[in-house]
Amino acid sequence: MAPKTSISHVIFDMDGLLLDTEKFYTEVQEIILARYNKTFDWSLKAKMMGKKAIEAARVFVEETGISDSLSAEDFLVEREEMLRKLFPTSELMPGASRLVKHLHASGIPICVATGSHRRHFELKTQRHGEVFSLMHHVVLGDDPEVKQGKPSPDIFLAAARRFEGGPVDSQKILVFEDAPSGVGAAKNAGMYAVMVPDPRLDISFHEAADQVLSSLLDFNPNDWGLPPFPDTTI
Ligand SMILES: O=P(O)(O)OC[C@H](O)CO
Ligand SMILES: [Mg+2]
Repeated sequence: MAPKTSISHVIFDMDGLLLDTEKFYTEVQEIILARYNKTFDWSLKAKMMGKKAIEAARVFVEETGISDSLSAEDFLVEREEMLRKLFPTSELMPGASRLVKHLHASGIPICVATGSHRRHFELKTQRHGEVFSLMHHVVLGDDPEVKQGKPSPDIFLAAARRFEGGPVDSQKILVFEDAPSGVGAAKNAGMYAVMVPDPRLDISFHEAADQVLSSLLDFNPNDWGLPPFPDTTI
């Protein structure tokens, strides 16, 4: 059950939360692993998602036992060619546009904090300027202030500092995340976390979140002291 609290600022994760891009990583990683007669599963996916590219790459080659044949760096080079073609086709997740537009229209400052680096961010968001232009700022995985990727709190603390009048008190910030590492990062930063996990993710990963939803469409701003959607006002 979610705590009834008063949130003043919101931080959105991007991959798998605002954008349906996690499927691209999964697809490409399945192809690469098949070459080694191995299968990519959701326990490995859970360890990789949300992290910076090189951190996720190290997990991938080490956990699958292929690091002697494929280095993390070479894995990234190989993955890149396929991802570059897929990212421009990225679609918004259900409810993402409605929620972002509602919070922005209600005067709630919002931003994005993604493990994605600049080049990938540009490819993924090129068709979604309408939603991403509403963000006060975007913090990327290759930002100099993000020393370590999620679950380190670095990225969310940097995001809190960059709001107008920042740093914003962590207790007033609500983070939307899909990944275990991202929920961990939000909690390590002292913020509240709403998790919208892929249904294939093991439910043991739900525990750390303050609220778990099947879809952004199910979010009730009232749970967090945020302005209700216009169509739910009496
Ligand atoms: O989930 P994000 O937006 O932090 O992105 C992280 C990686 O790029 C993909 O898992
Ligand atoms: Mg994510």
